[in-house]
Amino acid sequence: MPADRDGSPASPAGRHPLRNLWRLRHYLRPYAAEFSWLMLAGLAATGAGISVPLVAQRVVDGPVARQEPAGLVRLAGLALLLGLVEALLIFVRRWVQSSSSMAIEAAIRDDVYAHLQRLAPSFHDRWQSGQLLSRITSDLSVIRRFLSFGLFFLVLNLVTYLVVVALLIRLHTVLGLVVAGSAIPLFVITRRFARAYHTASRRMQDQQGDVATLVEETAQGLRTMKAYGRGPELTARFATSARTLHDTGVGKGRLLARTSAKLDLVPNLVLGLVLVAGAAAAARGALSIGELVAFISLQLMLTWPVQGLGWIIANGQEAATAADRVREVLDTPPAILDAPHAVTLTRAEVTGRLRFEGVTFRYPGTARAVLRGIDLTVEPGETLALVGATGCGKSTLLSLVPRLHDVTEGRVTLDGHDLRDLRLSSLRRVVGVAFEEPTLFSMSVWENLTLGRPEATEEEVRATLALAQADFAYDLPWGLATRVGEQGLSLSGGQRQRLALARAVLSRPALLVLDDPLSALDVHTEALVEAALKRVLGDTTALLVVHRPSTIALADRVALLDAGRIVAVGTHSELLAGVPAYRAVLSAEPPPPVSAAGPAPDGRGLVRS
Ligand SMILES: Nc1ncnc2c1ncn2[C@@H]1O[C@H](COP(=O)(O)OP(=O)(O)OP(=O)(O)O)[C@@H](O)[C@H]1O
Repeated sequence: MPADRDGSPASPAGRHPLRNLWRLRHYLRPYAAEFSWLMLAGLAATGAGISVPLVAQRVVDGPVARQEPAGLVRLAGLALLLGLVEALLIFVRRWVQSSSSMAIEAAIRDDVYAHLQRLAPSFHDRWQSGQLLSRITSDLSVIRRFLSFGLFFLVLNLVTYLVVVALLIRLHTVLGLVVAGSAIPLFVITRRFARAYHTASRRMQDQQGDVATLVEETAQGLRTMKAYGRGPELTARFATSARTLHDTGVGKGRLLARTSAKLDLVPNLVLGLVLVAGAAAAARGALSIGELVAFISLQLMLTWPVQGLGWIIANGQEAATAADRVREVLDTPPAILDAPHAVTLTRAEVTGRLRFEGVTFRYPGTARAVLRGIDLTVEPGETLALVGATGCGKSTLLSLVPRLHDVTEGRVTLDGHDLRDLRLSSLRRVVGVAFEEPTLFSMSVWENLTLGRPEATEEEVRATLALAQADFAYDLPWGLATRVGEQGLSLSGGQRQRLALARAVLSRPALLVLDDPLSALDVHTEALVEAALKRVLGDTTALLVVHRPSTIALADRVALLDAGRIVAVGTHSELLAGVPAYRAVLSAEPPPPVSAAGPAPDGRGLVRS
């Protein structure tokens, strides 16, 4: 089921189980010619294989019955040739098969990854990373296996079955119809199996995602886990999940085993019946010995198509559930998109006037508004600090500027343009952001720094690193080429923060949005970064979340946020002098009650609650 807009994982709906697999068919299109050749090679090999019993019939009824060694050699040679052709065609098919199915898997994976990037943070908040990981790895492998083997053998085995049954009916109508009739129990068995296996596959693939999530969480939170000595509990939790996955896997395996046994039984029972009835017919002269040999040989050729049916259906059902899971991601429409009329804003034309007009924001799926009726203006070149108690909505307010979320009500404008009317790419080019939790990617320091501006020169990078007091990067083992581990964990919190700050500044934004950018720095480094940052902030509009009084000195004005509302705006000294709630937030004083119904700030002058 398609998820809500950037919503949570959807459960499988009661639609046709193969629908989502069928919807992936366009990935096959570029390889249609290759697949046709494959199918032709497969059918030709099967044709060669089917011809061998018919040659055997001629051998038995002809040269063997008449005792003509010369004819025997000719027909034996033909049978050998058919065997060789079959082997060659099987080799050709397998050779071609692997490359196209790998290419299809890679194409789907690229699309899922690109789509994940388009989805808003709210999508990623709701989905467990392990569930995404398992979709993009194991589910796609399952689909590949079906495309390269399951689908192919489904068609090939079906054609083999129909052709062989037709030949059997031609050889002996009654016995041929008995064999054809065995399709009825086979149909009933496979239908029941397909339903049960579909459910079990979905359960198992979801559980694989849960296990992947646990592993990922453990790897990320290893230090916290060790520090709290929670290893045994986590191990127990993991063991429970792994056990559940194991049990589901065993259940699935047993279901397949039971079905395979039934699928084995049906053709063997029919074979026994045919042997007895065929021998009787041969004794009566209604069937020649050669025809009986050909009949039995052809019937034996049905053993694999019937036995393989269980495996093919299992493979198909796994692929169908994998397709459901992949489509759940692909069908989630990105919540934040370019409007059709969106305009591009260049860095040069931005003056940097940022306005929040009656902004209310509610996180998707929640009832409570985190921001309510925000009216605030940041003038071009001005630095505005946002101050407020923890959890009051500061980071949320900042996230509206690069449109990580869209407002629920009201609007945010840049130079008078509603942000939703700007091209996302151009908006994000003019806005530089450093989050509270600085994320560094597992790439080199240089690549991390130039993420927002790949064309930056060495000189610019050097100057920015100096500004952010991040020259330590040159002392890393390979300087700026040093790969800074997953999430930059090989660096200290303060080092990561300085690199993230340098990255935000390097993109030369018209609007700088910094979420508590100096929180992890020691007092000495903080003073140095502040001094340098002051120069940068001189010609950029900036919105900063700050907690420490010393950092507030960077700001021209301060806005006090309380429970999602702006309750006062003014200079630091004005607020200190006139707003007790502001003093309380910056000191250890208990906060005085702030009336939510107080006068609405105009976003410019001092407003008291
Ligand atoms: N993705 C989310 N989904 C739902 N609620 C959220 C989400 N992120 C934050 N919140 C809630 O929104 C409120 C404001 O969070 P926010 O991070 O903006 O506060 P903050 O003022 O920046 O806090 P801090 O100073 O501790 O960083 C909190 O109550 C938080 O629980």
